[in-house]
Amino acid sequence: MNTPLASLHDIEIAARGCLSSMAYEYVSGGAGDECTLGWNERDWNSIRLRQRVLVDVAELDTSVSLLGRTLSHPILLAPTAYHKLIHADGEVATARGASEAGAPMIMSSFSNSPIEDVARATTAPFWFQLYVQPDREFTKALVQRVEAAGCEALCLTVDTPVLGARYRETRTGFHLPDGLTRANLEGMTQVAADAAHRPPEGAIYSAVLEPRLTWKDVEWLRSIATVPVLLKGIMDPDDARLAVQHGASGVIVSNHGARNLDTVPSTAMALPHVVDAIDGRVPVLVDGGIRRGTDVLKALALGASSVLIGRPYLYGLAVDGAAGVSRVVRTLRTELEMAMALTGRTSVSAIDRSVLWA
Ligand SMILES: Cc1cc2nc3c(=O)[nH]c(=O)nc-3n(C[C@H](O)[C@H](O)[C@H](O)COP(=O)(O)O)c2cc1C
Ligand SMILES: CCCCC(=O)C(=O)O
Repeated sequence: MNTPLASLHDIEIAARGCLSSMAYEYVSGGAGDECTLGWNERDWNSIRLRQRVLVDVAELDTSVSLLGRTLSHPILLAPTAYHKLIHADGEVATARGASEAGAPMIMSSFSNSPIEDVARATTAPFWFQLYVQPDREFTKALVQRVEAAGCEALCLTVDTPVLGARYRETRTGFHLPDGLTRANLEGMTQVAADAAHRPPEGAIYSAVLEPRLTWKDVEWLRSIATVPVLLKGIMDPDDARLAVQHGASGVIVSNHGARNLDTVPSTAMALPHVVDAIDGRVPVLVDGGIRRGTDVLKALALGASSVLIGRPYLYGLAVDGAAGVSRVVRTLRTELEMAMALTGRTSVSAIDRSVLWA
């Protein structure tokens, strides 16, 4: 890289020049008028921090424990689809970058590389994001397959019975280019792995999303899975309580990167409400708009156990493959260390709501 890419924003700007307009609009876009897309970043910024001084911060510890594992820092890669749109090596490059930076990767159901190839490329723990398919027997076989590949947890995406109104995708005619498939869906009997990403105009149901998914399916999934099941896409405190009642091992506060229902609150706004409803019973993770180490600190202060990033690492992947992914995570981690030192917190367990300006 010739130009120094200091912050995640620099990498985002550089990525634009590396991606086709179809890929760039797909990654960067949100739903509707993109109100929530703006709020997701803005609301982290608008939370003020308390600067504290004269604390010995010569030793800092960013490690966290999550589902029985100790992680060197609390930054995970959120599941995102179709990495071969971004880089020729697709999810395999992402997995290498994630491993280099010690970040668990959550692999999307809709990856272009099969789970086994990704598993081989990674030395960090990896999880699998599940889009339950209308064909439940296929879904069950997929769960068994990803468990056999070594996945340590399942994130059941619960916020996407249908896609939202993503007009940037419509305007650029978003489609899976020839040769790219959803590699993990190969062999499904009812639907092809290269089925259209969006339904035809005027229709809302997709061949690869399940609009009939309900709380009963959470119990079904728990009954067939041998690894913990987390629910991704919880924004409402009532849903958070139901998640615990239905045996979820964790919840991810997420509005799907503002790609589904526009004008829902930012995740920064929803997080403390969900944390209060969960009341320490299971870990709460959060994603959406996290672009700075200070954002990570604020999420931890509001009660998140860890955070996920989506678009930023895709931009890193676009700019410099695996090295770009790991650079994004390392930059965020370094910024988190700076923020911890400057607020006088030497470990993640010392980060609580008192870090925030009331
Ligand atoms: C290009 C793209 C593809 C995504 N694909 C998936 C997916 O396959 N499954 C899923 O559960 N979430 C998906 N998401 C949502 C992310 O997991 C995550 O919730 C979101 O990107 C976090 O917000 P951020 O991009 O502002 O960090 C996708 C997001 C983007 C940007
Ligand atoms: C059909 C869903 C595609 C992946 C996804 O979740 C997204 O683009 O946000």
